[in-house]
Amino acid sequence: MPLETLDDATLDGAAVAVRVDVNSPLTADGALADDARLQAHHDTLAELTDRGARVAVLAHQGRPGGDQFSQLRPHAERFDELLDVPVSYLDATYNQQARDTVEALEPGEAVVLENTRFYSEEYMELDPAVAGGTHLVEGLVPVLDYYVNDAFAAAHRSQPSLVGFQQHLPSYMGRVMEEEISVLGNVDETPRPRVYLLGGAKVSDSVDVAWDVLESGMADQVLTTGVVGNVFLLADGVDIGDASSDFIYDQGYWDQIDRAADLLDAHGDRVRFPQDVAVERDGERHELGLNALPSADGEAAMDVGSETIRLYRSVLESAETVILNGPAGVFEDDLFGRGTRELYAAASEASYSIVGGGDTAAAIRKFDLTGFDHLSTGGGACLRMLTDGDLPAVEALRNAPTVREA
Ligand SMILES: Nc1ncnc2c1ncn2[C@@H]1O[C@H](COP(=O)(O)OP(=O)(O)O)[C@@H](O)[C@H]1O
Ligand SMILES: O=C(OP(=O)(O)O)[C@H](O)COP(=O)(O)O
Repeated sequence: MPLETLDDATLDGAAVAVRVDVNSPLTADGALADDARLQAHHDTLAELTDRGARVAVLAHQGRPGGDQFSQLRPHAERFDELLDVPVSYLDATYNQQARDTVEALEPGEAVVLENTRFYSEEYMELDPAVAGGTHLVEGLVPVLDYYVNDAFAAAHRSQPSLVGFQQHLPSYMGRVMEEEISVLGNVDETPRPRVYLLGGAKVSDSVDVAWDVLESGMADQVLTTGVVGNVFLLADGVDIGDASSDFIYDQGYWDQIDRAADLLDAHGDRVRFPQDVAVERDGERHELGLNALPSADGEAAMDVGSETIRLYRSVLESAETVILNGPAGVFEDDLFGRGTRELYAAASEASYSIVGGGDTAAAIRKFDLTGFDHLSTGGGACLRMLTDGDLPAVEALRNAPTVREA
């Protein structure tokens, strides 16, 4: 089934649940530290309200037990500022009060319901049919006409608010979802040479992508940085020192070293790893070549060094397409922002560039970089889309009933 967009929906007066991804960094006192993901959904929400829908916004924030796990009041207040229509907040998600609130919405009004992950079923990966029978979904479906999924950044999760409503309601992609699918689903049509710059800390996802794009021939070169680069150094037999190795072990990525070594055996001519790294010594940035590792003082490798930046820049400068995910170093620390800043700047010069990842986008904002063609709202979802294709939430949209069937 083709995916339906908002162009296919008759919205006037309809009660619509729209799942967005506004999972954002919070300050210590619980305020939004960054509203980029809320801004990204502006056009979808504005279109729904402009076209007379009665809008119930569903979203999560953080993970149960984590320090970013919180109510959605700050998100609702920010949406109220961003949109021209009133946006209220309700600290309930699917009970009678939530149903009454949705039923009482006037055309063009919106309410942000409470964090979906306050309910235990929502934090489970469920088969879509099972997700369709959860309390959250069954509680809200009676007061809804349609479901819209705009939460691309969470579309790799098979959780009730992402895959369950499509079991019951005619369902549509929101504008963020539509744009992401159209760009990331057509990477194979972008010009060559095509270079993947993979860094950051989601090592297994990045190694998956590297394997996939090298085996399929999608990538002409893969450049590794960040923790991913450190794993490839270990895979090549470089002793990067206990601090960096322990970090990889503690994050549960030890098994990725063998996968990276196998990748170097199979496709070593198209994979690069750092030739030098930056550590902190006496409060300053200090660079070490591979022959100086492990560092006698045991410092962790926190960024790529100048020689790596020079080598990678020359590859990026000859690329037509660059696909970039994950910072090259601990860019949050001013000592270690250089690799990220300089490599991203080189990537932005390519004829076509695609960027994914929340921290990656934060680095781009921090360094005031422009010129990228597509800034994905997703991190894990973007990486998954670049390898597996369809995501669970998108697959569920494809299988949703049409207006006539519902
Ligand atoms: N060498 C490194 N050592 C430790 N952490 C690193 C290193 N390089 C990058 N990082 C960290 O990786 C994190 C971002 O990784 P990731 O979550 O994969 O990115 P994204 O959110 O863009 O997908 C940042 O917090 C950054 O500090
Ligand atoms: O921020 C998100 O993903 P990301 O960190 O991969 O960009 C999404 O909101 C998904 O959140 P989750 O990884 O807690 O399911």
